[in-house]
Amino acid sequence: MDLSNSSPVITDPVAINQPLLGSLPSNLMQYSVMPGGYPVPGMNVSVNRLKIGEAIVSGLLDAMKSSSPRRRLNVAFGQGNSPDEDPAYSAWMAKCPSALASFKKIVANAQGKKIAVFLDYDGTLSPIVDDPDKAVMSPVMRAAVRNVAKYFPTAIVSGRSRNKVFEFVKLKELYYAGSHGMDIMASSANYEHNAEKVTKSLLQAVSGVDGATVENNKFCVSVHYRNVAEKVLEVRPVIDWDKGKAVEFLLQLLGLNDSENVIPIYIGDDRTDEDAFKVLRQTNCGYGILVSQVPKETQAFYSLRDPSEVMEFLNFLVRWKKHSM
Ligand SMILES: O=P(O)(O)OC[C@H]1O[C@H](O[C@H]2O[C@H](CO)[C@@H](O)[C@H](O)[C@H]2O)[C@H](O)[C@@H](O)[C@@H]1O
Repeated sequence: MDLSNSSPVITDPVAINQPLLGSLPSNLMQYSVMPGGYPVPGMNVSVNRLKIGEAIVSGLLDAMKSSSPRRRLNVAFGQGNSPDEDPAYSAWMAKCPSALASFKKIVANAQGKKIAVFLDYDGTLSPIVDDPDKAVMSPVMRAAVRNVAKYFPTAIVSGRSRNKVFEFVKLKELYYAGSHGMDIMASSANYEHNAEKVTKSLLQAVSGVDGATVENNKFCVSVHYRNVAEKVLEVRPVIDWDKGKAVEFLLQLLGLNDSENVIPIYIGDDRTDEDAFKVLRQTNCGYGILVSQVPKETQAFYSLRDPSEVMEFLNFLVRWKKHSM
């Protein structure tokens, strides 16, 4: 589903744990369920449409099967071949090296800078399993993410609903962007802290303007210039939205949009994560790390093979940070 033209708006910026950004526009929710149980956009009752629908469903299923990581693993490496023995894999690793093997280089570039960590959920923090409701995160992975969040601002950016991904991760100290980043939440403590920072800098900015006042509304900050002109300035995102935009938004929200001094690291495994990799590559800021066991066209700079390597990388980051403090 291409959501690139969607425009969520702020619906309820006040309540704690409610979306800062709103939900999917209704025109993107027009799905009906085909006989057989597959949801297909715009397909329903007439016979011709049914046949077209079946063809599309079958095409989608073929496409899904052929792009399945499991199938690609078999196709790419054949039986009994390990990835390391495969020339295509070696060529890919030269283009998109292991983030573990390149760890020293990554942290050397991060010296004196602030690292921000962005983590996709499925396939990154939890292994891909058949039943989406069983894609649980292991306790050791949760501990690794908890530790990372002690030292670096850390966000989960998932295609799942924000509530659902929170149910899996269960760490209140993180930031969460659900529905591919269209639904963003941070703990109230984080918001309050950042709202305070924003309030402070806005107060400085308007200090020379007679009649202008700044109001900290906890989740947003208003600049009142009623006594300067007859309005309140309210700024909110107009959204052409994807995970890349979500990362940019979170960096800004956290006051980490200083590309000279901040290194965002985004780890993800699927096509939707490419939007985030692309943003980091295009802004020449930070690193995208693709989780994949097979060669893939990617905008990421580095790769990790699976969630266990992701965990190792997160543990490396924590160890490095502790030693460099
Ligand atoms: O952005 P993500 O956190 O990676 O979420 C993307 C989708 O992940 C889930 O589906 C995938 O993982 C399932 C559990 O391992 C697996 O059964 C499914 O085949 C994968 O596509 C989730 O169910 C989706 O809602 C997310 O959009």
